[in-house]
Amino acid sequence: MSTAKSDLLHELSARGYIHQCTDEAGLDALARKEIITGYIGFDCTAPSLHVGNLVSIMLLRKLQQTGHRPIVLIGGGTTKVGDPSGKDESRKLLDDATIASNIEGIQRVFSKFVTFGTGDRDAILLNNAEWLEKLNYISFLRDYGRHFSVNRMLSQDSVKLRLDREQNLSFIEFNYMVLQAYDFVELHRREGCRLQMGGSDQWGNIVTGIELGRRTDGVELFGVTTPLLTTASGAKMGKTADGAVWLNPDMLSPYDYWQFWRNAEDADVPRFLKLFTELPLDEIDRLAALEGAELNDAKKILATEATALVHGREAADQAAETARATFEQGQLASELPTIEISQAELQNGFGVLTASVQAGFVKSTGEARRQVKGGGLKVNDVPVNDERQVLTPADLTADGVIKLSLGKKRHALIRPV
Ligand SMILES: Nc1ncnc2c1ncn2[C@@H]1O[C@H](COP(=O)(O)OP(=O)(O)OP(=O)(O)O)[C@@H](O)[C@H]1O
Ligand SMILES: N[C@@H](Cc1ccc(O)cc1)C(=O)O
Repeated sequence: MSTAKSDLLHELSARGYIHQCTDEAGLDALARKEIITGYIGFDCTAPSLHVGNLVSIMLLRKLQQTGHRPIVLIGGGTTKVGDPSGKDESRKLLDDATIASNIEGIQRVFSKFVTFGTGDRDAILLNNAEWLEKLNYISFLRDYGRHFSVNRMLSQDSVKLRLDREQNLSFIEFNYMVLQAYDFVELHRREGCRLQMGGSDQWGNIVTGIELGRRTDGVELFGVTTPLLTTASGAKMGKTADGAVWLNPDMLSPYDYWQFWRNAEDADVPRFLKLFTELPLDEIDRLAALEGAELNDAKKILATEATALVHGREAADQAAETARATFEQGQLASELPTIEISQAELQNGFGVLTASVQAGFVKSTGEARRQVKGGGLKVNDVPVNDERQVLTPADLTADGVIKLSLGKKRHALIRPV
């Protein structure tokens, strides 16, 4: 939105964060008048958030950087219900212990992006279990349920798509949007929260909350959604053939995280630089104009800047250096993922298929076998052409390790201990 006057909307639109906004002019005016408290909810369906969620996390950061106050809402209550938005099938219901441990894992990442505290613009973290678990069914239906029109609920994408495709939507899932709508009203009452943001699949839930606020409390609330990012080839961002690109280092090493960005498709580089780094826009324009081999430099900058935000500058520089040493000098950098096996296993011959499963290249030996057939697996840079090949002490390099690679970009070291 080129006409934006507030820092908030100017920054968000210039960097490509806005997909839809319920009332851009109204939000722009509010942002110029006061400190806006805005929230994003994150359900705890996995032990870590992933790169797809990063667009939303960056939004909270931008909100704070432009002088406003972010609320990170952990969906301890809503996770028990399961959001049908954008999902073809019901989520598996998680038990309390899994939710508690997922909350543990998810919370950690936010302090890298926003500053928490008690000041006017400091972020706070809340968990909706605090109020949702206390709701009384009958009084909730009477006080809030009466404001929801089932006719309208049926027209929301999250519901409609399932009905149109004749896929089951359980009653518990049908309630999800009611609870998320209530969260918005509750956060307005508790914290003066006027803005909810989220991925574009959250639009229906956000608008439902805005309507509920107007009906119950006569307040004007706002909503902003981000584009749901797909890569240039159409895949939902954050997923790879091997699974999600996790933000927690215990689930994906900073080196592999760096590699994910380094392997971005050419057409994605300008957009990713705007969304996932904090380089100035004119610098990004310069990088985006690079072509051919020079574009690889832009990808390395993207990888290092994006990794620095999540894992810190030191880990990012180290990942960049490891990649340089591995790819540009052919050295075996000690930072590559390393699998330790016993001396005895190596003496007896350690199967290459098992090694590639343990290295995390593939999920099963069957998949490893297919990679061998396709010529993708290498030992010390030499393609493996027999699936029965075993690693022995004769394969150890001068560094005392064996280098196992899948394709050009995935490497691991096997070290006998
Ligand atoms: N690629 C993406 N681009 C932008 N936002 C995303 C992306 N992936 C996920 N999100 C946001 O993160 C929120 C939570 O992610 P959600 O659990 O729906 O995705 P997910 O973990 O990728 O799940 P699934 O793979 O089961 O669809 C989503 O509602 C969405 O707003
Ligand atoms: N429904 C959101 C999470 C969420 C939970 C509670 C809220 O109040 C807002 C958002 C998601 O699936 O990603």
